[in-house]
Amino acid sequence: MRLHRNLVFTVIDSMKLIFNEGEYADKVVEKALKRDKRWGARDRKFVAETIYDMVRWKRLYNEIAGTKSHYTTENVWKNFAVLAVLKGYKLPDWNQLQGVPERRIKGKFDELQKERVFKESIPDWMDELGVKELGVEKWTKEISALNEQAEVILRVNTLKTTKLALQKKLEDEGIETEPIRGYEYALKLKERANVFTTEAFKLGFFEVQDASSQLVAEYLDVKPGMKVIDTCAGAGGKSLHLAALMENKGQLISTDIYESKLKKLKIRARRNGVHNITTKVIDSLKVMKKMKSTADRVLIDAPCSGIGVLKRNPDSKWKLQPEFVDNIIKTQAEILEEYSQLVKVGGKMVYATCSILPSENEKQVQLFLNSHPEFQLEKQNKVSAYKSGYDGFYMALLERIS
Ligand SMILES: C[S@@+](CC[C@H](N)C(=O)[O-])C[C@H]1O[C@@H](n2cnc3c(N)ncnc32)[C@H](O)[C@@H]1O
Repeated sequence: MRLHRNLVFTVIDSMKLIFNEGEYADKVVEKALKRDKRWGARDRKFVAETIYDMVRWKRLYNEIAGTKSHYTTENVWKNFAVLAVLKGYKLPDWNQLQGVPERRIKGKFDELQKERVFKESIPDWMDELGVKELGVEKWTKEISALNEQAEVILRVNTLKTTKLALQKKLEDEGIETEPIRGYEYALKLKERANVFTTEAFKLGFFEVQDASSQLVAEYLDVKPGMKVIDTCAGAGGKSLHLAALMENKGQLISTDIYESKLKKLKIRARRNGVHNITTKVIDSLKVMKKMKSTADRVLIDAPCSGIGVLKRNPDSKWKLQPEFVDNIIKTQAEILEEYSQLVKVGGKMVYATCSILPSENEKQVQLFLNSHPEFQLEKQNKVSAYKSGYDGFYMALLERIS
């Protein structure tokens, strides 16, 4: 493949935004793709995938290029040269790519395959944590799967359309999709495309949501007419799905500690044709206290390390800190303790994370159950990234029995 100057320069500039300005990779990709309206599907694919790969393989490329963590323009180019050689791109005659040591790069790459921290391009602390939590064999498989490119998955909004009708509509707009067995509401894009500019999106026919994440709302076993509280609703990915499963009937209360996220939720709810959501910012203890023992269903989509979604957010490998993981585990326990009180007797609760670490998942739930005999575990699903091919997730369904 021939490298195009404006595409590569977009990638180089994007790396500086991610590593020097601390911007999120997915937002930077979004911005980068808007840079030139004339780019076709292949150009867009190159830009998005190359930015993600440069972030994902940062440690490996640093080691091969000898750039360590210094992210100067010169070093970004050196890392790009490593990527270009490893992907077999024909190196153009540009100043920045003069004298690239192709054979040395390939040799060093082979040599580093023996060490997991380089092979999988992860910080030492994360590797140690993964091994401690999952054991070497499982962790090795998980981290390898989490380094693959994430596919674009849509969730059909059944309040407005059907899966078949959406597929047809997108096809008319030049986007080919296919269903995924075992995921009732999911369509997978055959090729990366900007779905947000489609008429189908503007009409609220779908949301972009990973296949594993789509399992969470279904797990809560909601019915039309119920009172449901989505406690950590954020911008509402799961709330919108819950509303669709409730067929817009009943009461869905979406809460979060950030008003800005709930504002986004409201905009999305309008586009989705959702009418049964009310949002509440948790700005005092009173907000939740008032709803104690009133809910048929409670979703706790807890804040977590996000280790299960590294595919989608490869920059987390470099931004996440071990202390954050320790602290978030404490927060999860507090959240479980507090929000479980919203469930009425006979009601149910789902505790979910986008992590694959037992400390955030089954161990967290077990600790909760040890001190809460009024709850019992109905089922749990530990969604492995390598077995599912999608994000790593965890969900547990608990019933309040007394
Ligand atoms: C995993 S994200 C939620 C994603 C969201 N449910 C979705 O499907 O798009 C976790 C959310 O918990 C929120 N959060 C963090 N601490 C919280 C707390 N103490 N109470 C309620 N929400 C909290 C965060 O702001 C974040 O939006």
